[in-house]
Order: sequence, then structure tokens, then C-alpha cells
Amino acid sequence: MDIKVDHISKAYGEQQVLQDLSCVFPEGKTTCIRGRSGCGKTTLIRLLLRLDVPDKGKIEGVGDRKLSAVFQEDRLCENLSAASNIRLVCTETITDRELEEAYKAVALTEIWQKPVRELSGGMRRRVSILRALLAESDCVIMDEPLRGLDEKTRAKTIDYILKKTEGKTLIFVTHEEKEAVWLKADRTVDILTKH
Ligand SMILES: Nc1ncnc2c1ncn2[C@@H]1O[C@H](COP(=O)(O)OP(=O)(O)OP(=O)(O)O)[C@@H](O)[C@H]1O
Repeated sequence: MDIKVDHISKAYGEQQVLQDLSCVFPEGKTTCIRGRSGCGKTTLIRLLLRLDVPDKGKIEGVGDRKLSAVFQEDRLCENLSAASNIRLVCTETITDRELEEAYKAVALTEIWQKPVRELSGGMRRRVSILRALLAESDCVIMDEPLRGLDEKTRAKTIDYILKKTEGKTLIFVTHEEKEAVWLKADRTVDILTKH
């Protein structure tokens, strides 16, 4: 089922962030959300994830789906290992071998037993990406997931994102034109502002 955003508006106090926005995220396709800093990309993501509600308009197609997400913050359990963080959200058992393959695919090595608080920022990013990709879901929503990663690691991680989201709906917020190209996005949603 496509996700349909129908004439939504959202304000925080006096500040109108989204105004009469309509767009479609087609089923099984990749859509990039772009726009200048502060234009409301994360606000839209929060509405899609139903963490907040629009003031006006409606969003269809998110109600009874399995969504997984990467937020701008890692939102990991600090004292647990990467494997434990990932296994916490997986309904099916993930073997050590499958986890090793996933780590390798995003160039994560030698992190096995460490609590994630001891990992670098870029490593933690990739753990949160793996968590969203390995969780059971039919729609993956990512808010600037590759921020802080070097170009080679970004390219490798995008390859794995594409592999793991094949046939799923992928919604990906990025500032980087290059990332949209690497993702071979089927469409883009540009959030425009008056400023
Ligand atoms: N909970 C909140 N309360 C008040 N204002 C908020 C809240 N969340 C976001 N805003 C404001 O809404 C505007 C849009 O924020 P949002 O995080 O959606 O932008 P963004 O496009 O994701 O920005 P960036 O690219 O910098 O991450 C900003 O001006 C922000 O200060």
C-alpha cells in the first residue's frame, strides 16, 4: 500500500513548519526527502512514524504496517553490545553468522563484545542502521542515517541498505545529492519553504 500524505500542516506554537504538504511514498519504492535545514524533514518523519499528529490533513498507509527507523540520534542501549541492541528488535533469531555478515557489509569490525558506548560515532551510526535493516519491517524510514561517515563507508553502507530493503518501501532523508543518486531513488519529495 502506498503511503499518502494528504494536505498536512504542522506548527510548533507560532512557527508554521509544514503547510499544506501532499506527497506519496509508493509501495516497494525508494523515496528521498530533501530540503534545507529546518524545513521540516524530521517533523514529517515523526508524523509518518505516528510519533506526532498533524494539525490538519491526514496520512494514509502507515496504520497497520511494520515500520523500522533510523533517527538522527542513535537511540541505542548504551551498555549493551551491538549484537544485543540488534537482537532486541528482531522477532526471529539472528545467528552470529548472519550478524557477522551484516557487520562486514557495512565495514564494522572488532566490535563484537564491546558495549556500544565504547564505539566511535560512525560505528554507532552503522549499528543503528543495521538494527533498522534487520528488524522485521516492510517500510524502513531513515533520517540522515549516513551523517558523519566517510565517503567510502557511505557508499558501502548504501549498497547494504539497498540489498536489505529490496521490495520494501524506503524513505530516506538526505541533504546530499550524491546519496540520492547512489540510492537510485525512484522519486524525491522536496520540502520547500518560503524563506
Ligand atoms: N518539538 C519541537 N518543538 C518546537 N519546535 C520544534 C520541535 N521540533 C522541531 N521544531 C522546529 O521545527 C522546525 C523544523 O524542524 P525539523 O527538525 O523538522 O527540520 P529538518 O528539516 O529536519 O532540519 P535538519 O535538516 O536541520 O535536521 C525547526 O525550526 C525546529 O526548531
